[in-house]
Amino acid sequence: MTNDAISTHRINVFKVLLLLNFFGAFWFAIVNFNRDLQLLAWLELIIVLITALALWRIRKPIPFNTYLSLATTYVVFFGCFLLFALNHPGVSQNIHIWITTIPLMTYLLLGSRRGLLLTSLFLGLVVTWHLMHFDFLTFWQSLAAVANVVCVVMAIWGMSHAYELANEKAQQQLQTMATRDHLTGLMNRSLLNQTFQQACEETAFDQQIVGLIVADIDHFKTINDQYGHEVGDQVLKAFADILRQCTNRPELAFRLGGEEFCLIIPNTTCLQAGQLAEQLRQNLRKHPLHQLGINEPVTVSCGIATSDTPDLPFKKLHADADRRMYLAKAQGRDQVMTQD
Ligand SMILES: Nc1nc2c(ncn2[C@@H]2O[C@H](COP(=O)(O)OP(=O)(O)OP(=O)(O)O)[C@@H](O)[C@H]2O)c(=O)[nH]1
Repeated sequence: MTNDAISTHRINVFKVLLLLNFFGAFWFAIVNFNRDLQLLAWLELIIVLITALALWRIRKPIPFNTYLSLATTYVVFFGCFLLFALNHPGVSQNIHIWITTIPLMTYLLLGSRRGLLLTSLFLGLVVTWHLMHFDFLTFWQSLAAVANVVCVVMAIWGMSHAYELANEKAQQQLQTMATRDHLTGLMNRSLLNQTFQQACEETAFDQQIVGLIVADIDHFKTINDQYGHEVGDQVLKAFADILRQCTNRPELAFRLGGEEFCLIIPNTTCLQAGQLAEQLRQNLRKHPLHQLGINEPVTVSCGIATSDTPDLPFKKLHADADRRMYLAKAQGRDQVMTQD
């Protein structure tokens, strides 16, 4: 699951909020023109315009970072407008109701971290503003109203925080389940193409090449048949550990399925990719599997392909590496094949 997918529900909330904001600000602009609060009314008309522009901008899917910038700007603008309105003479005390929307808005639109930060900031400013204009008599007369607003704000803040934390944790778990192989903990093939494109972009920037190793454990069926599937699983886990140890970028190591794995190597050379595959092969050979009851070495066959152009489709590179891996099998297994 990508950031874009995670933010889809936030974008939907944002759309609803902008729509309400569009009509609400328009309505308040008319009301405030009638009450001769000219400055406030003009500001509200500007909000109508900005809201319309934002709605137009998000009519099509947008990248996560663009959404984040738009929503943060919106929340900051809303908070500043609220502070301005609080300070504006002639504005009804009912404006305080809007303070209750700040935690809900910041958390629903921006998640727990930004929500906490911006809610603390704006509520801190609102409290400071009230302390600066503190009048004991008014405070005492409106004690019940103050207590209601404070309690409602704190309740909404607390619930928003707890809900967002749980929601983000659940999203994270879903993302892990969708992208990881549950047995080995390596990435599964769902993000293979996307990860490869990112590696290509990094590599193109450094003007180097990107490599791909496809590795398939030899005679794995025999291991299963001879020692049982549980031992087979342990062998798969052991090879996944070897893959992780051979790279400082574990997010680039994948289990493609069964006993087939692959490793994307950005910023490499043909020689380095070959050496890395050779290291994988030797490490598996040397790996102490006797505690699993396996006394002969387990081996792996590797095929390598490299691409010096960022436009090379992943399908082609994968097919090249796969073909070479099968060539390594055909030539006796337990070897690395860098060419056809
Ligand atoms: N233990 C275990 N076995 C699996 C898993 N996934 C696939 N397999 C088994 O892996 C075996 C793959 O066998 P083959 O495709 O014939 O390959 P091989 O025996 O390694 O032969 P070569 O690749 O030609 O060397 C099959 O017996 C599958 O049942 C798994 O998650 N755990």
